[in-house]
Amino acid sequence: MTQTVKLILEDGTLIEGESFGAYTSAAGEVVFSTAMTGYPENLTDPSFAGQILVLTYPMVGNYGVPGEELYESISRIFESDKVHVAGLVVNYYSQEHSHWHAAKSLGDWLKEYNIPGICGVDTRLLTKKLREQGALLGKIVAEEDIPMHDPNLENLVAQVSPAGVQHYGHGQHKIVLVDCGTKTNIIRCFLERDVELIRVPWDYDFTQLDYDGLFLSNGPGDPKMCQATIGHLQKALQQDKPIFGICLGSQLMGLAAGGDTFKLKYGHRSHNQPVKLTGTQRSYITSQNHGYAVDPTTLPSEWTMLFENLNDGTCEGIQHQTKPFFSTQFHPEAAGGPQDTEFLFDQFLDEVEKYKQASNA
Ligand SMILES: NC(=O)CC[C@H](N)C(=O)O
Repeated sequence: MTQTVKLILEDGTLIEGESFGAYTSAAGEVVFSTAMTGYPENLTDPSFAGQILVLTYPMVGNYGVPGEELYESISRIFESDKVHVAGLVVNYYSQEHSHWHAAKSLGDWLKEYNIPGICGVDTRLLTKKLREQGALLGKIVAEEDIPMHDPNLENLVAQVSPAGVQHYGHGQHKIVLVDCGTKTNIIRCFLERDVELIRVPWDYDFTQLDYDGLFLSNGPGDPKMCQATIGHLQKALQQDKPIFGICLGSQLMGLAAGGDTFKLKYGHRSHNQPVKLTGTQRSYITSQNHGYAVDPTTLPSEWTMLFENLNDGTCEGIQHQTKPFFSTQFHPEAAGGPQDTEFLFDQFLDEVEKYKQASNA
């Protein structure tokens, strides 16, 4: 039996569709992704917390959802241990799925986490609206109407960050990972290299720890909500130990350095965002999921833009002119999306090795 649900936007737009996943109401910020595949990764990316995700690819669900497998006590498959989106909007939801690795349907998976899906929506029209007006608040309404809710007014990072410290791996380089909502592929990328990882909560005072390099993860919401992390990071910027940040981590680095961030009109969410490495003609196709960006004109003079988005010219990463501190607004760990920039993990660990040699000399 099909059940009708509504998608209502803050500008008064009302779209009727069919329910799949949980038959329940949910409110959040409505954003779109033009990625053509990768919904198991997207939906479990903690950076989507509080957001109702519109997928522009016209048929969704046909490869189901893979079964869980563990690797070093973290998921081998998913980007965290739960579905983080507040709701899902698609055009055609494929009731049937077929894939060698599928364990369940997308609809059943959403039901497990009580997340509503709405299908039968003209996602092209909806995306045009979001591109013209910018990201809008919205709600999926089943039986019960609920108020609109702006997730960016909350500290979402505090909600998705772990409660305690965890250790992984036995490699040579001791890296502190500040977990503001990390994707597990970042952990996998480190563990495939020569690393011992100390994963700490977003507000943990890591400056007390003994480590060789600092990593700042991705995460949901407005980076300015993470004042505790910014405070600790300011201390780390006084030292010379290498620092690498991805996405929210890049924004936190910019804020700690004294720069500013701003909200993009509708963000970058896809697997084909072109970025150019500053000072070269070299470009990369990258995986992205962000709604905020660093304003490079606000950075102090010892900082420069490392990558630039070739679609809209916005900042896709920053670097310190003399110290081994750099960041990317895009996702070198991909999952999903192209892995062309994964070499940045190697560059970071090269900096860590150089720093260790210099300090032992
Ligand atoms: N993926 C991320 O880390 C996103 C960072 C931040 N929440 C933004 O939307 O810009």
